[in-house]
Amino acid sequence: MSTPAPVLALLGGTFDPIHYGHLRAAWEAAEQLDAQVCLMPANVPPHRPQPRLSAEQRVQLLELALAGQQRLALDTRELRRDGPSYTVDTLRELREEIGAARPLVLLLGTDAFAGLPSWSRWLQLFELAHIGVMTRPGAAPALSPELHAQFLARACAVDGDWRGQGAGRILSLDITDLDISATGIRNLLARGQEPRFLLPEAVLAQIRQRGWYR
Ligand SMILES: Nc1ncnc2c1ncn2[C@@H]1O[C@H](COP(=O)(O)OP(=O)(O)OP(=O)(O)O)[C@@H](O)[C@H]1O
Ligand SMILES: O=C(O)c1ccc[n+]([C@@H]2O[C@H](COP(=O)([O-])O)[C@@H](O)[C@H]2O)c1
Repeated sequence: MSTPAPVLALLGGTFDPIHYGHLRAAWEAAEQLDAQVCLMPANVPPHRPQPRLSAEQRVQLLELALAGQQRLALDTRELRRDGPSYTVDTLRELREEIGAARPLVLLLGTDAFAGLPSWSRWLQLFELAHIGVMTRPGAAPALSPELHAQFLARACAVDGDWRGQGAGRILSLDITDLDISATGIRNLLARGQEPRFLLPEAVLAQIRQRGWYR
């Protein structure tokens, strides 16, 4: 029997800036799924005010945060496209590279998952990837009836049989609660306070040296 292709997982985000909530969630997802996880910054994030830092600045911070380990990688493919970074376009491009069979998991926090029906061509996402829903502190937002129906039809245990398929299942991932958000970090910096221990020291040092988010 041939060895199954390794699982690839993607955590897309604005990462304005990257923080320990992202990093720990990505790490635990990598362990639970036995996957390589790529952090993928959006160039022009759809559905939200545009980031304070440019894509290049956010990538600099991601590189500092990811230094010294191999399991979490950086995927900058969305920075090569102009216009809104629609995830469905990104997954289609990635599928052309990796083929239809390799299990691909799109990781989303519970907040992002609840917003899925507002995403561009959202039902096509299930043809392109599994969705890994990561717990995030705070009340879990209610799911719309259409998303709830998809959840019921597609839910699969993490130790279930999803690895035999490239896409289409919804996996629930229990992640250590870290109540950290990029908004909270930006607010602290804007008030002249230090968001120490909420993000890697090298990331904070770079933000302070450049005077970002003041
Ligand atoms: N603390 C956290 N725990 C689990 N998942 C998280 C956490 N922070 C962010 N995520 C998830 O990471 C992805 C990217 O998040 P994003 O870059 O928007 O960070 P954020 O902290 O939510 O930013 P902002 O406060 O600017 O909205 C989303 O799917 C989000 O749900
Ligand atoms: O494709 C879409 O329509 C879409 C709408 C909203 C968000 N996304 C993606 O979801 C990821 C998390 O977004 P955000 O805004 O929470 O940082 C990021 O990769 C975005 O590009 C994608």
